[in-house]
Amino acid sequence: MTASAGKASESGPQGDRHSFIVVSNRLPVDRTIDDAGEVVWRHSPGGLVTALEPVMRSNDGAWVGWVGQPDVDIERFESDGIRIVPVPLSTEEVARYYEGFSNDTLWPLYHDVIAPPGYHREWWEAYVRVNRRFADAAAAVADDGAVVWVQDYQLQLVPKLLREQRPDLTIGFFNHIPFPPYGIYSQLPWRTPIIEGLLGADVIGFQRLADANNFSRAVRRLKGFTTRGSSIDVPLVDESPGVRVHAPIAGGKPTRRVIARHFPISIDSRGFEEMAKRADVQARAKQIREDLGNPGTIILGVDRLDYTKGIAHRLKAFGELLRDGTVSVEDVTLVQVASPSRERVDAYMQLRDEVELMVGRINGDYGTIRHTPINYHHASYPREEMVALYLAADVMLVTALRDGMNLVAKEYVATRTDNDGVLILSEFAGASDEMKKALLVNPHDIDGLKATIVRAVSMPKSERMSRMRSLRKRVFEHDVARWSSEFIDVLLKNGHSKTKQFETADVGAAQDEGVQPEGSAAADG
Ligand SMILES: O=P(O)(O)OC[C@H]1O[C@H](O[C@H]2O[C@H](CO)[C@@H](O)[C@H](O)[C@H]2O)[C@H](O)[C@@H](O)[C@@H]1O
Ligand SMILES: O=c1ccn([C@@H]2O[C@H](COP(=O)(O)OP(=O)(O)O)[C@@H](O)[C@H]2O)c(=O)[nH]1
Repeated sequence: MTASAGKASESGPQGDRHSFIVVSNRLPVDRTIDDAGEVVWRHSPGGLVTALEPVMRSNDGAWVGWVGQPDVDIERFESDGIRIVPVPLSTEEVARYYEGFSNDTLWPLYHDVIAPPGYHREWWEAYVRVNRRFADAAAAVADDGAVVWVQDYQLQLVPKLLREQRPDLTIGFFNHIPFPPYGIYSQLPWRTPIIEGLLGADVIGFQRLADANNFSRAVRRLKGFTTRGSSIDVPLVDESPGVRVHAPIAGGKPTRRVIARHFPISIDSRGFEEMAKRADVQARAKQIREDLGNPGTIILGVDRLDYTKGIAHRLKAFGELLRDGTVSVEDVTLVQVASPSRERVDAYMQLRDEVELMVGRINGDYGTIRHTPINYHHASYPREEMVALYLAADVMLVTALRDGMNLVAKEYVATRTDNDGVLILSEFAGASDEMKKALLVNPHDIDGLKATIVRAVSMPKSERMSRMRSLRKRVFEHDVARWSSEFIDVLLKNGHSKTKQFETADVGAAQDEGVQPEGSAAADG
């Protein structure tokens, strides 16, 4: 099944400029061609789009990004009420900038080098070229003094490139994936221009405190700039009118202050809860259970088919539990959704082979005519189906080896209006900083993972409910509206003095949780 987008037309309002702009590699819709040769717009995969869509809907802004298909040049258009400004990429740029530098250099480097990063100069050159194109596209639609919010590792040069041509803008950047410790980051041949690119922003947001600290340390090591808590003093290269000049922390020449701190991303918790209450979604959840033969326990995994998600680790643990006879195929079923992702990158092709070989072996070894241990889907489902799966699942299994946040963990919790269900959550996912009442696991420890699965399957209802209540409280108090309003609030306070204050619409009251502890600028090693 394929997730389908709402209405998208390839013509729409032209030429207008906006006071709020989001820039990301991915747009909320992907342009694809179906088997009949027709253009079909599909909902884009991944958590970045899930998180930003509600923010865009409550702001009268524009979204600058790539339509997901090479060699097409599309006019601005509107999709489900969101104004879209497409940035074209050629086939070669998709191969070098997106599949190459973004997803075969930066992605593995920023995720603990779980796979070896490739360093190729022609990939870097394409990355620079494409980042410049995104910056130009944003500059062209930004009103005077606009707020521009750049997203993620694919576009780390955009803040600097944008500031150079539009010093009137207030520029934010949010990194959705981890920022690695300096010992790993320093491998990158282009480590300094990337730091300089990011420092073009007024505020640089990260998922976890540790990511922000890793970044500040890289700034000190590579640039020698002074940092204190979440503040970084960046020497002024020009003194354009309106730039907020700060007394530098360590005295000396005037500087711009850049804030680097953590803003853990979240979901539209109410939206997920409302969907979970719908009769058709609940009926679908019941149907899923029945179609699986009403097993005693359904365990669910939902991930892009990505080597960072630890899918093989969870399959290994589950296979061993069946082998040991600790769980039986009659009682427990694992449903695994593995959504297609970056399918032309070698590491992803290899991962698919590895995962599907394991699924086939386990099902062949332990399946019966009536029961299949792993119900596996290489598919991308629409939100209604995701919510029905969450409702059908007794245990949600998140075993990421490294993950910026992991919105799936938060979505599962938001949909559990019955306060039931157990979340097993990797301590290497950003979500584990907040979701302390989950069963936290180290997915590399297969015995520990097996024991945690057994504990989840046999957990008494009273404990399940008390844990779930606490998890739900967190996810409802810290939803995506709060994430965006906190970020934008800090951005407006630190941005260009001429930027108009704009409405964060129906996002909740902004609350600044303050800066990182002083100790975050700890000694460099
Ligand atoms: O655009 P793709 O290459 O198809 O990949 C999909 C997205 O994956 C990543 O998502 C991250 O953002 C989530 C929301 O903040 C976070 O929960 C998750 O841990 C991250 O992996 C990527 O960062 C996005 O840019 C991609 O669009
Ligand atoms: O078949 C699928 C699989 C995933 N998702 C969504 O994709 C996002 C995944 O975000 P997450 O932060 O967990 O990981 P990412 O893929 O961004 O690394 C979540 O909103 C899921 O609901 C979806 O809509 N359909």
